[in-house]
Amino acid sequence: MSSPYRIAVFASGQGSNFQTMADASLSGSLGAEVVLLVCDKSQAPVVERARKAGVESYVFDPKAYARREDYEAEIAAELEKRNVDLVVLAGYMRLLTSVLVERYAGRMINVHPSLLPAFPGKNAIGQAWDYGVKLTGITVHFVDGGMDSGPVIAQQAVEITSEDTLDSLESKIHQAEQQLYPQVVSMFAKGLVRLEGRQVSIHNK
Ligand SMILES: Nc1nc2c(c(=O)[nH]1)N[C@@H](CN(C=O)c1ccc(C(=O)N[C@@H](CCC(=O)O)C(=O)O)cc1)CN2
Ligand SMILES: NCC(=O)N[C@@H]1O[C@H](COP(=O)([O-])[O-])[C@@H](O)[C@H]1O
Repeated sequence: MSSPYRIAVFASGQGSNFQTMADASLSGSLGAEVVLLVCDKSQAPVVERARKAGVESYVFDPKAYARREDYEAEIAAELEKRNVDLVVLAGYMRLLTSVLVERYAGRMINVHPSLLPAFPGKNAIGQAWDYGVKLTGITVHFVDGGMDSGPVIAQQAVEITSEDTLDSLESKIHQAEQQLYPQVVSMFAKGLVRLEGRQVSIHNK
């Protein structure tokens, strides 16, 4: 019996994507174990979600460090300790440096609430709303040294209709994330994702 595929989730906020991963892990549908939550905000609701889910948290204060690289070195040690196979960013609102990006090249993914390369960075949903696009969506991508610039793994479109408000759009985006992101993690756990240059392919076995 092979040991379960081990993932660490990085989050900074509400934690709805973390919750989805933890629930899917518990039900067995994820095919992976969430072994650690990494969070940069001690009061973030995601920390309480992890406690209730029985998932260990590593919470740190970026202001306590002179450089990003310093806290990332400590995070890297925590990940190594737990033999993490995949780093899953889910609303983690800090730019990662080469300390973690290079160490987890090809094993670090992020979900972004737009159809990249449109609307990178923060407040992507608000950017799409303000621009007035009729179609937006979500992107799951590999994390590289740039901001939201890594190879695209999967995308899902979300239509903006005349009945929508910013709130209803945010809700549709979050629903799409909670459906797609665990599916992508499950594909990694099964070894189905291949990366060649910027081309990502999903294989059946
Ligand atoms: N090297 C990378 N790091 C991160 C990526 C990435 O693609 N490459 N994705 C982001 C997630 N993200 C949007 O998807 C994002 C995260 C953080 C920021 C940002 O400007 N953060 C500020 C601090 C903001 C704060 O204090 O709340 C910063 O890091 O100085 C924009 C977009 C995760 N990291
Ligand atoms: N630029 C990164 C970014 O905007 N990420 C977004 O933060 C939200 C986190 O929600 P959650 O804390 O409820 O999972 C998610 O919508 C995710 O796409």
